[in-house]
Amino acid sequence: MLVFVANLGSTSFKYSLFSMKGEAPELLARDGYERVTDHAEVIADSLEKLKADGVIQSADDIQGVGFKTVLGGEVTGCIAADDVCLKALEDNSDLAPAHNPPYAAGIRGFQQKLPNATLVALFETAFYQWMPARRRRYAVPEEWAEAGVKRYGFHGASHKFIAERSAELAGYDDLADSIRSLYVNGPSEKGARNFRVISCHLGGSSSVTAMRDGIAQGSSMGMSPQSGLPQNNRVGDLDSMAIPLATKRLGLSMEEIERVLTKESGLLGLSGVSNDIRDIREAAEQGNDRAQLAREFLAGSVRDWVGTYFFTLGGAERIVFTAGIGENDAALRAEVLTGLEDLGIVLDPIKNESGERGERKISADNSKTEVWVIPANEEWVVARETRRFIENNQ
Ligand SMILES: Nc1ncnc2c1ncn2[C@@H]1O[C@H](COP(=O)(O)OP(=O)(O)O)[C@@H](O)[C@H]1O
Ligand SMILES: CC(=O)OP(=O)(O)O
Ligand SMILES: [Mg+2]
Repeated sequence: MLVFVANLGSTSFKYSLFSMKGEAPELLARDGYERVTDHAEVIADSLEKLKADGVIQSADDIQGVGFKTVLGGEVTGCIAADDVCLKALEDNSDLAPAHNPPYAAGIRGFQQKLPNATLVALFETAFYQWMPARRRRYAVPEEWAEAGVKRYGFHGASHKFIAERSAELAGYDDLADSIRSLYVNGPSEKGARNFRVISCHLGGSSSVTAMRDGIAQGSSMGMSPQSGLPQNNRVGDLDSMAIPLATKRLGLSMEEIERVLTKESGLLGLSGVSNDIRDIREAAEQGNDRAQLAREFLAGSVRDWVGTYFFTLGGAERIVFTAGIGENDAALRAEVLTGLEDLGIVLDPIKNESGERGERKISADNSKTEVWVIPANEEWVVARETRRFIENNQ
């Protein structure tokens, strides 16, 4: 069985093709596009490239397509990417405008291009269904919560992979197995050992998640991927009274406010330079104060969330950095974790800055909490659930 996984990020399109013959997915091809504005174009291009490279003879070789869908409200879990799924995505598009419309368009595109394939959606929110009840709430009246004003949490596939992989790297095979089967069996006592991981997914969208034995205990993202850390061009956390203020003092309409908060804020709004941390870093190095502030804001916010979750969990065995910024920006990682020796968190500056790629430990040998960089592998999680869905629905 060949499974294509479509990861339509807020700034990127990444895809992987897996052969699902054995227990573990075998990666046949993996590629991506950065700074994407037209997702339909790059999807079509990716299929052509797989043919040109001889990985597939025809698009019909692909039996399953897995989507890492983002916000469906109460529609979550691993489901058919069908009309119900499309409606849930479209009903929530105003809450996730950078994510839901490209996924809806992507699913429709694949429905046409690959009419014989089974399309499957694994919602990012699925991972958070076992979060403690209070962490799934805001302090709003019940009617608001019922209308959807609640904390869902996002980047579930990425953080789940970090939990699985961290357990494997620690040699806790039973625990890794339980986490891999989480969407089938739910939380399990098998392999339980109070293994605490704080995962920092820092990319076009960024979030920090606290996990105990692979079960999410909290997410910096809440009702929408608009919350928590500053995002590439989205605001992150904001005092709710800023919205009435913007209408009254700035004379903005709700439409204008939505545009500013979803397209002109975050790292772009802070820096005035770019939504990409590489450009911001370059500007900061040339003395641009706003760019410097944007970097400090991101690093400081990650540090705040890591600190919160260190207390929530009562310590941590692992702190992990992943995704575009987390994997590549050593200076930012150092800023997040500097001066924490008293808490038993000690980065090794040489390992941190080595420029090495791939999975690596970057803490000093005397660090009580191990710090790792683990490349994001959301596609792997989506591929496995897609196969399971197809096998269970044959
Ligand atoms: N080599 C790099 N060095 C520093 N930052 C990088 C590098 N590559 C990518 N990034 C950052 O990561 C972001 C993309 O992260 P990614 O996780 O791929 O995003 P998405 O949210 O689109 O899935 C870019 O916008 C950029 O800020
Ligand atoms: C929330 C989410 O999945 O974000 P992104 O794809 O932009 O990383
Ligand atoms: Mg992403």
